Amino acid sequence: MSKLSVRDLNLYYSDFQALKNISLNIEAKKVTAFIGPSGCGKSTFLRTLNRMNDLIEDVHIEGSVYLEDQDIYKEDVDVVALRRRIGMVFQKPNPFPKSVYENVAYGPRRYGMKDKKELDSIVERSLKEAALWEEVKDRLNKSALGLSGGQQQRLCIARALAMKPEVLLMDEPTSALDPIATAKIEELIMDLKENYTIIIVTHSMQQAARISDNTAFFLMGDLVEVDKTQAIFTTPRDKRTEDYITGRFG
Ligand SMILES: Nc1ncnc2c1ncn2[C@@H]1O[C@H](COP(=O)(O)OP(=O)(O)OP(=O)(O)O)[C@@H](O)[C@H]1O
Repeated sequence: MSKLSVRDLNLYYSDFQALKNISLNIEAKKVTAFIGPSGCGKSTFLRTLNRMNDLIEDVHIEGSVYLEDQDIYKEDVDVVALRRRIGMVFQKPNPFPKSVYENVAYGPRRYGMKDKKELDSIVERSLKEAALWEEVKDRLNKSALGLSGGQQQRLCIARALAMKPEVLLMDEPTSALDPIATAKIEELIMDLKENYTIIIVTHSMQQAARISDNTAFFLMGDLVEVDKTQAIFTTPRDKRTEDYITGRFG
């Protein structure tokens, strides 16, 4: 089943076309990886999926993106509600300069949750889901900035999960982390797909091969090929995909 369906999407930064006629379905409760050389439009495309590009000046978008049966670019769409359903985790861990607890409680609080017991339980559930609870349960009131980089990134994932999203967009979530912290996040992503649809932009083909079910290969604003990850890495249909995965360019 498709969680997201993109049809004939074009995106322009002023008069530069960064995405060209993209059509693609994202399978529910799977991990989809976006790969491709620097500047091919992976992050731009990721941001179109929860309308983060709305925040950038001079962006013009054509085409449609459906979250199940709702066109997210229709005028009457509540963008704040949309971003609760489609959460995002960024390249560099970006916790707020607040306590571990307050980082996770921030979103629910902002949307009106006041009940302390309820907040405690959301914080615990989210930290457990992000595989961080055991490491921080005794320091919930300490600053999040004292955590290691990998812990900070899992905290950012917990912060996103606290909003009970359906989809998680991850833009190179491990590129600032060491191999051990990276392995933990990769394991976490594979666990999370039981309940969430996950899309990850990655520069690492090994990472895409390890953790994703489906892979989409982008090149200069085009979606060249999308398929099961195994097919992309063993029997790509397009010569350009083959050249990229065998390291002939990029
Ligand atoms: N805010 C912006 N204004 C103008 N052009 C932009 C903007 N953001 C990205 N671009 C351009 O759009 C193209 C796609 O960029 P994007 O960051 O989406 O690529 P990417 O594949 O994610 O690259 P990387 O892997 O290096 O992060 C690039 O040519 C980039 O210079």
